[in-house]
Amino acid sequence: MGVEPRSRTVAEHVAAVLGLVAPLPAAVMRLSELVDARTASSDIVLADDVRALAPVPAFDHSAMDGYAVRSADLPASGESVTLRVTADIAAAPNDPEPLRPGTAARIMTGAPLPPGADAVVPVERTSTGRFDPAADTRAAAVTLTRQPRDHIRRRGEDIAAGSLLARAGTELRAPVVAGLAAAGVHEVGVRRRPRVAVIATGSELVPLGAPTAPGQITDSNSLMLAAAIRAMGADVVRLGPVGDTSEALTAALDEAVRHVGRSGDPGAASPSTAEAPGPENPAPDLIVTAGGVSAGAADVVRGLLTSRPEALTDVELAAVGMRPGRPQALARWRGVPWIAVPGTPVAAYVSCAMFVRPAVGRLRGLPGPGARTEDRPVAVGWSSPRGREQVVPVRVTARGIAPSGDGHHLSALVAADALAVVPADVEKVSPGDLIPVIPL
Ligand SMILES: Nc1nc2c(c(=O)[nH]1)N[C@H]1C(S)=C(S)[C@@H](COP(=O)(O)OP(=O)(O)OC[C@H]3O[C@@H](n4cnc5c(N)ncnc54)[C@H](O)[C@@H]3O)O[C@H]1N2
Ligand code: MOO
Repeated sequence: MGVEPRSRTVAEHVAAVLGLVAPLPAAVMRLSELVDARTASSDIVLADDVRALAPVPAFDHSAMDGYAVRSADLPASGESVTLRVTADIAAAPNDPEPLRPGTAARIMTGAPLPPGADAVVPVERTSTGRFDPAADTRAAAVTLTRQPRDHIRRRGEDIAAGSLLARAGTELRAPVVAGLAAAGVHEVGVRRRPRVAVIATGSELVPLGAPTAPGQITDSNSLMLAAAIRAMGADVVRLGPVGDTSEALTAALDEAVRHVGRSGDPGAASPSTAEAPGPENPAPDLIVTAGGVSAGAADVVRGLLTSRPEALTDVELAAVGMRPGRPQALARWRGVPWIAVPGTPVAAYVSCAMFVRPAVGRLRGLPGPGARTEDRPVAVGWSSPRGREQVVPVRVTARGIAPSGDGHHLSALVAADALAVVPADVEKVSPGDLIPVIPL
């Protein structure tokens, strides 16, 4: 598009972002390696639907420590009966003999049910009272009564072999890992963590810890964005801050493309292991820059995007109907998708939540674009600009949401639990209104 930014809605810009990125290629990995890697397995996303290879439970077993019986031996009237105890079945490698009529078998929780048994009577409901691990309390006979429940867990009652266990796009969270392992799934097709390069721009910026001369400030955006993007399940490398010249920005973009992360193990990639470029060290999947996108004389990102160097394709300058975060841009640098967000810290964060998150989600192969919102009642109202979606840092309390400070101040963001997203046609947010929020 041309040099003038194109006005568009938040949804239109999200759609453009999603058009810029595609899901990463999938690789088959061992579940144990994914879990034992240094990074959270929940950052890894299943690339395919996964079906159970084995049933859960694997065999009919007892849900209680007690006695396995044939219920036909127990009077339906509820009277007690005394049975001979003929076996002792532990939760251990075991292939129990069939239970003969008129007998009972001591059985422990998780132990296979002997053929013929169709109920387990918990030990505390029998004449034994309890099994004492310290003393041999094995009785030759036990007196017990019919119970309302059979206390048996049947083969496949939890997860049937062949059943759909998890859909493509599922994050490998702890319960999913357990389900896969229990159902005999050792290897899964997964997408690795995306690699994202974050570059802060601005001649006024110095890295954290460096002394500031008059007119200089510490770069906080690259740290904020790196933390936010890593929490989305990506690996992040920070570069810069870079000064407001096309040469400096070009050099940083080229460095980002050459020098980010490692490929291969989706669980192991780490920015601390960034190595020399090469086949083991390919380009990032996404570049995010902050700053320099508005109308200033030195707005370096906008300058570079409008000067159209050869490395640049698919340039889109946008004026998004959102406050904060109106000036935005998208492009590819040497083919790598590039999201440029404004430099004002609250605008940078809001842009990250609204536009970088869907991009990272799509790279990871997550279903459904955009941030997950939930409606919350408003406790303390505020006003909103007409014609622009307003994104407001809010505290979430039992009474509802309330602004956590001046929406342009970083301190409001620091104190926020969520971002409220006020629709463009709303001018006044009043107590009791329901407003969608993105939890932080
Ligand atoms: N004439 C106009 N001026 C501005 C417009 C406009 O439409 N016309 N838009 C305003 C809006 S809205 C925003 S948002 C900002 C965005 O500007 P940039 O993306 O060009 O950001 P910068 O100018 O580089 O910085 C803005 C502000 O944020 C501070 N900053 C920048 N980077 C960092 C960082 N890494 N860490 C901490 N703080 C940072 C910077 O010092 C500035 O104070 O433009 C308005 N102007
Ligand atoms: O849109 Mo700017 O991003 O208001 O702060």
